[in-house]
Amino acid sequence: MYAKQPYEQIYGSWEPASPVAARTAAVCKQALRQAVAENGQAVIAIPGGRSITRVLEALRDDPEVPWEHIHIFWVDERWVPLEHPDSNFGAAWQPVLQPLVAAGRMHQDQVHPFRYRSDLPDGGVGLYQSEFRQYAADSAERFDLVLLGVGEDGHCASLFPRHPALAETGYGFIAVDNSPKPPPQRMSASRTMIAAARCAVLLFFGEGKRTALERFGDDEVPIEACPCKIALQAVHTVVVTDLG
Ligand SMILES: O=C(O)[C@H](O)[C@@H](O)[C@H](O)[C@H](O)COP(=O)(O)O
Repeated sequence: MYAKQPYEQIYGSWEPASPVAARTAAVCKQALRQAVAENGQAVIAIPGGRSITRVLEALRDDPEVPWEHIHIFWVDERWVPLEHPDSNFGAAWQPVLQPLVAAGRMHQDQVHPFRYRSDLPDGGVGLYQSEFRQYAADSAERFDLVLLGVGEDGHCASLFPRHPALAETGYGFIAVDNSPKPPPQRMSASRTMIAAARCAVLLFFGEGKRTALERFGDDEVPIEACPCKIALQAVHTVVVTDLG
């Protein structure tokens, strides 16, 4: 059984350098620094969507983030080429990761996109798992920090309410078919992989996420109906929201 701990909630209107942005950056830095102190590196997993960009931009602009020791993986990705406009990689690469690489704050080898392989039955998910193992070996093969944008329906990563992918309890990256959010084919970290994270940060920004936030905080709602509750099993869970 997982030792469930209360989660920290960071509340406020998000503006660059606002208190909520500063506290969120501080939480992320603490998780990353702790991993670097213990393992010499930190493994962070990020999703797609709009919410994540503001957090990544805050971390990009923070001189105290140890980017030189961070390996970045994707907690979920759409089965599209890296240069496709729907790519979760592209959404983070252009505004955040490319500038960090260009500034010499991290090396391109530290960025680990999921590469969709149309020639492989699993789309390349197995290869991604192998790549992750190689870099996460020193940190018990788990995410030191996972950032999760939450959808209106309570999904996180590509784990959607009452979707068969939620029943895949093996540890690792999985293929997801028939995603209700387009595109239909994706890869995602499994629920056990997200649950094992040392620190999980959930983002609920905007009125459209109010129901999801309420359901997240409702003990009566099961994970199957609100998958972002998986993050409650992480060692440290943090909710960031502008919803009062
Ligand atoms: O590929 C994706 O679509 C994402 O990884 C997805 O899980 C996203 O993070 C949430 O839907 C939140 O999206 P927003 O931040 O845009 O609300």
